[in-house]
Amino acid sequence: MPNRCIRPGDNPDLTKERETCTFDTDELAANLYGSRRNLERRREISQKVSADPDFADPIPHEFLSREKAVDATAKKSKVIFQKWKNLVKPEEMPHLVNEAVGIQGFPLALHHAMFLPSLNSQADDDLAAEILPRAKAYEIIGTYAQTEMGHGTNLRELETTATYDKTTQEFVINTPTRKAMKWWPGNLGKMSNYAVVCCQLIIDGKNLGPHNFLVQLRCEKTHEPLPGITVGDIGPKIAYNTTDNGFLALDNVRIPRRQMLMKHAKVSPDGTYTPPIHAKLNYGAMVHVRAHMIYSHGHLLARAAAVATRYSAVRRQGRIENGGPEVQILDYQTQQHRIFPQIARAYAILFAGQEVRDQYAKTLEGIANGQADLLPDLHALTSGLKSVVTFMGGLGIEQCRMSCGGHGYSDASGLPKLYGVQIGGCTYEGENMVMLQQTARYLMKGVKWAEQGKSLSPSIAYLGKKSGKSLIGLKGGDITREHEAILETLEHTARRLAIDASQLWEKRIKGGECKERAWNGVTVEMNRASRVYTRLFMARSFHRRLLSSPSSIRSVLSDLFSLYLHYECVDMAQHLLEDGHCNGGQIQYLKKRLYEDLTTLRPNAVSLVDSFEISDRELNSVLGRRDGNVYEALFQWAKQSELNYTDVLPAVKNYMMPMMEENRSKL
Ligand SMILES: CCCCCCCCCC/C=C\CCC/C=C/C(=O)SCCNC(=O)CCNC(=O)[C@H](O)C(C)(C)COP(=O)(O)OP(=O)(O)OC[C@H]1O[C@@H](n2cnc3c(N)ncnc32)[C@H](O)[C@@H]1OP(=O)(O)O
Ligand SMILES: Cc1cc2nc3c(=O)[nH]c(=O)nc-3n(C[C@H](O)[C@H](O)[C@H](O)COP(=O)(O)OP(=O)(O)OC[C@H]3O[C@@H](n4cnc5c(N)ncnc54)[C@H](O)[C@@H]3O)c2cc1C
Repeated sequence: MPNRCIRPGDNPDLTKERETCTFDTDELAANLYGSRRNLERRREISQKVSADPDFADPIPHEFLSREKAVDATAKKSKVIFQKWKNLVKPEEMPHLVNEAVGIQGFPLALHHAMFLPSLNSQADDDLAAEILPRAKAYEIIGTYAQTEMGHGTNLRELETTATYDKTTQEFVINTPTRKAMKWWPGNLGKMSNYAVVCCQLIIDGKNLGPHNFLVQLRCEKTHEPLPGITVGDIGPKIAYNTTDNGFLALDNVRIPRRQMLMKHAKVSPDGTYTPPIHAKLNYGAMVHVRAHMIYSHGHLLARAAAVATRYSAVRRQGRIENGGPEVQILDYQTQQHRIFPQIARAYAILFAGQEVRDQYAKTLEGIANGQADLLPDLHALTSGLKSVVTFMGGLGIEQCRMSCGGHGYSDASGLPKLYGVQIGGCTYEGENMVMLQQTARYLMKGVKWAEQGKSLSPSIAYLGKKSGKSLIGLKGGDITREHEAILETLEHTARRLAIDASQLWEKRIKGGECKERAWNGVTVEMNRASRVYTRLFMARSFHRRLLSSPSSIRSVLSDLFSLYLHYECVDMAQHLLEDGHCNGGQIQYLKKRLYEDLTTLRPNAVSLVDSFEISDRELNSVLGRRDGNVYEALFQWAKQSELNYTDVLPAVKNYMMPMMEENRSKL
């Protein structure tokens, strides 16, 4: 079957891998990206970016100082948002940005990820009409400033205030303490001249909770901070170092009343407050990012899996049989066990990410028509997915890094940077442990609704079903039936964990604890229930994708799905065994099936990552390059290190040579 990545001059091991492919890599890629046309556009954009001299990198970013890297990123961003702006559709922008500037952030990241979405969904018509055209035309750059030095998670305790002054019809925005400084917002430090700032709304001395306000931070002509504004960069981080995450203090800065984002909650000129149709509509920008980050995190894991798989096909080290040739490290079972589940999980996350984006769009439509009834389900799902996917992705990328041995530790592999970027997601948009509790709150309601026989939304319909005995390993050789048996077992486990957590909580309450303290005593179990609910959703979403896939890729997707299910079940074996739903024999069966899956997938491993359709430029990895010619490329990469600009470094001349000389003269 055709693997379209084969080219003359490629590493012969990689070519051989591609020749064993049993499916059409373009078919799978087209399915992943939605259509043939989308796939072609993706390629077109990759090719055009590579050919555009404005995007050329004289030396890789890895060798630049932070300031120079920020500079290079800003320069390319200007090209994207001027020259390229009308050449791509909005949905193609993330790919263009990844290709052209990479993954460590760029001056307009938060403008797109949160500033525009906040204004779109929360500004009233007047403010939107004034500011949105300017923001969309990049006349101004904005960000989303919510987190403070002292509070990020607990929004109710943010300290920045917006106090309404009826006499002037203005809000007075103030940072009352050092720890009330906004701290962390991306692109706040140096790039943005506006921000949506989250403040406690105070009217007549009454605190009405966190609300969003549009605040100008810098002069539009000089870009100097406006009076009353202290703003800057918070310094280097694990990753995202081309992003100017910033700090901000506001000293009684006055803004007109209409700069409150008043589509949902409103303050009239006389100070009358009208609440929104749903209390948490002010939190909409966070739901927006959570709904979109699932897919982009799937892509980060896909890149790591592509690097590790291709490199493992060209790296030869050690022998499996005495006297045999040195083998490709991809032939080691441990290597396959490290990497193949990451390929499967990357596909699973990408599929789930696409579903949740659609669900988000439907929820927004409802809100626009005055109905927020889909929001609780979406909030629970995005909170769970955000947490599970970022954690899974981080572990997966780290597995991929270690699977590349020493070279995985080098920036040349691209993996350290991927890891740094990925794990940021465990923290931003709500720390994972906290967001899993949001999911658990919804599950606890679901458990009650199920007991009362109420109707349940599709994502928690399993809470209302009855469990039979687990049929894992008992349904014969039919793979379709095996998939169903495993999904039913996962449903049982997700239901059982939610009910157990609910009972533990109730027991503590009956024992005399208040609801909240009792909750804190069962949060580990609550979060477990949330994770399994989320992992069930991911498995179901993968299954839906398999069932709707064309016959040309059904077989390889089915193999991948089998591996996915077997791996997830073995990983969650404790939960499957805990209540006796599965027995030890069934876990052994799942392990046996998993090892068989590794062998089944082996001939298609390289082709499965080729179907992620990530260009060399986007992958930015010497180890993961499509042609597999890694050794020469590694040497060429290292030669660019600034330490190699001279043969004898000043550091050696000034300190090491004199030290050696002094020591020699003592002899
Ligand atoms: C050109 C295009 C290119 C585009 C490219 C873009 C590239 C972008 C790359 C960007 C990369 C990185 C960007 C990183 C950006 C990061 C940004 C941030 O981190 S912003 C700050 C995020 N902060 C948080 O997430 C804070 C977390 N905390 C909270 O959300 C809340 O405090 C919470 C939810 C934990 C608690 O809130 P609160 O105390 O107010 O509520 P309760 O817990 O009491 O809940 C009451 C009730 O409300 C429900 N609820 C809560 N939140 C929501 C919500 N958002 N929506 C709906 N419902 C919500 C909750 O479940 C309860 O329900 P109940 O029925 O009563 O149980
Ligand atoms: C890369 C990056 C980009 C960011 N970008 C932005 C941005 O653009 N705009 C913005 O406003 N913010 C941004 N942030 C900030 C980010 O949203 C917060 O850091 C995040 O929400 C976590 O809040 P925190 O820092 O207060 O953590 P904390 O809440 O202090 O967490 C510390 C520990 O306490 C635990 N904890 C806290 N509360 C609870 C609880 N109720 N139950 C159990 N455990 C709890 C957490 O689980 C964690 O283990 C960014 C952060 C990062 C890392």
